[in-house]
Amino acid sequence: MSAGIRTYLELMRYRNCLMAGFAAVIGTLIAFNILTSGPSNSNFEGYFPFLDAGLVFLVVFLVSGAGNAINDYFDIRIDSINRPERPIPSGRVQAKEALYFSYFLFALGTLLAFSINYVCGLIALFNSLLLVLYAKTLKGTPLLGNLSIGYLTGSVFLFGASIFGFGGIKVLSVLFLLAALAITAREIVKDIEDMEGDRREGADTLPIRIGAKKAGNLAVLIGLLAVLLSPLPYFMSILGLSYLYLVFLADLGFFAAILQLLLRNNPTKSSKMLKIAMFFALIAFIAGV
Ligand SMILES: CC(C)=CCC/C(C)=C/CC/C(C)=C/CC/C(C)=C/COC[C@H](O)COP(=O)(O)O
Ligand SMILES: CC(C)=CCC/C(C)=C/CC/C(C)=C/CC/C(C)=C/COP(=O)(O)OP(=O)(O)O
Ligand SMILES: [Mg+2]
Repeated sequence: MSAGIRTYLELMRYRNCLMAGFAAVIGTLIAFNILTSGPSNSNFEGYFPFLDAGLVFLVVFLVSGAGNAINDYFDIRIDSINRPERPIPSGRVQAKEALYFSYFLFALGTLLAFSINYVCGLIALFNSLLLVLYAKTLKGTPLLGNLSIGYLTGSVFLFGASIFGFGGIKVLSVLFLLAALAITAREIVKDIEDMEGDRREGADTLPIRIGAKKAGNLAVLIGLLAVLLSPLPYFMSILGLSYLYLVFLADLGFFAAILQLLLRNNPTKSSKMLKIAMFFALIAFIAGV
């Protein structure tokens, strides 16, 4: 792979984009399973829509990549303190190149989403605008910025289900809620991790506003709520028993991350552990189909 392509994939943070894309397809799979099974009054029949599922993956990959690239464009000064190795502060990508690249990815992703159906198109358009707004202003609005990323990441499940219109979205709203809570908690932990550079740049984040301790306690509360609600998809008959067993492992990971924050005061490790726990939760979602 040429160094250029590798650098642009790094700018997109392609691993996160892959995870988000797969999560969206899991959303498609779960919605398909529910809408095609059950009593004779099921309102959707047919084969799994492989082509649309592929497009769902691609759109989420592209829009997530665009969101990360534009985020790095606006964060160049802060990242030169907090993350100097990233493509823009390290000088491997020009800031303007990153900006035009993100516009291109947003446009391509949104056009492809409209080619699936108008519900997908509208979600992709709204999310793209929100990602630009986040990078420009919302990031500097304590809690609202964190909640925006919680919504955006949770929405990948709704997006995957929206292949089947609004019916699919309703079915998957509980997965949206779990992911949105878990991601919001992690975003607060990431803000605690970044406090030093953020403070030097005069950024206004939740831990800077109310202190690391209180922000950490709020992250713990939101994370615990996600864990507490995690059996819901089983009890709502959205996912099977295998989900319940496996999500228990993910929940243990969430607990370990919480302890890392509360007892060891280590937000960096806690944020990494939260990401691993989320990966396990995604596996639990697949296993439960
Ligand atoms: C309790 C329970 C069952 C929770 C559900 C957790 C779950 C399945 C969450 C979904 C995770 C998901 C779809 C992740 C996609 C990857 C992604 C885009 C994450 C958001 O990242 C934003 C972040 O600021 C980037 O962080 P970093 O990688 O540290 O730079
Ligand atoms: C459903 C569709 C079509 C799209 C969803 C797209 C997704 C998953 C968006 C959520 C995740 C994402 C890609 C966010 C981008 C912005 C962001 C928070 C990047 C992380 O940047 P950092 O620089 O690590 O953190 P800051 O928030 O402090 O800048
Ligand atoms: Mg940033």
